[in-house]
Amino acid sequence: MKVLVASRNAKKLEEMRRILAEHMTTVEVVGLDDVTPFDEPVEDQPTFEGNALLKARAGVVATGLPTLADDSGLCVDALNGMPGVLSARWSGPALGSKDGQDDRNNELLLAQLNDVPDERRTAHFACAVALVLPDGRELVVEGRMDGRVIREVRGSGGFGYDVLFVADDRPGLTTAELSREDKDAISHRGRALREIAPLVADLLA
Ligand SMILES: O=P(O)(O)OP(=O)(O)OP(=O)(O)OC[C@H]1O[C@@H](n2cnc3c(O)ncnc32)[C@H](O)[C@@H]1O
Ligand SMILES: [Mg+2]
Repeated sequence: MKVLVASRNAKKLEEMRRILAEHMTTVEVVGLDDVTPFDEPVEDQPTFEGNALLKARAGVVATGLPTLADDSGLCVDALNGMPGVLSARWSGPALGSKDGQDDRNNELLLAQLNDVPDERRTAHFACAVALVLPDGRELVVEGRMDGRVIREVRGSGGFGYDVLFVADDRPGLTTAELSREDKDAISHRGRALREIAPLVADLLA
């Protein structure tokens, strides 16, 4: 049985494929590049769950395949939970490369937190993963990773805000300095996908 994973973020998709491959051996994952292009929804919902459902429903309507979608972001306590659902486009709409946008987002976040002392730089990554089936059944699971935002970028792994985030579970290293496997072991996305993978396999069996 095939499942569409509806993400346009190549590095996120790579994480999703890797974690799913380990925990869902009976299901074949296909990406948006493997299906006929379709109009993808504007991510305008106030919650990660709402946006994950939008993306997964659009995948089912366009392809007829069971579809998984991830909506995620960094929630910074000193910014009242922002960037949150606006994480991907925090510094403005997408222009040029995804890496360029990540750099601009990180630069803006650092400037906004410049006067915030170390003890108040707490944050968490949040992730909602939605599964929508062609018969209309829907399921959403969530995961989170607690940590803090440091004062300068460090590391070259991961994507997005990983270069600025130190997880409480791995003090001293940014999540961009962890091995892939180690980030997956503690990440918001790893937690959510490990919870949903056996349910996907069961529902499609
Ligand atoms: O919507 P899709 O196509 O899946 O790709 P996207 O990058 O737009 O994904 P989101 O809308 O879910 O936005 C998530 C943003 O939150 C940030 N983010 C989420 N998970 C992250 C992680 O594991 N490490 C670093 N940044 C992350 C990063 O800036 C992402 O672009
Ligand atoms: Mg998006």
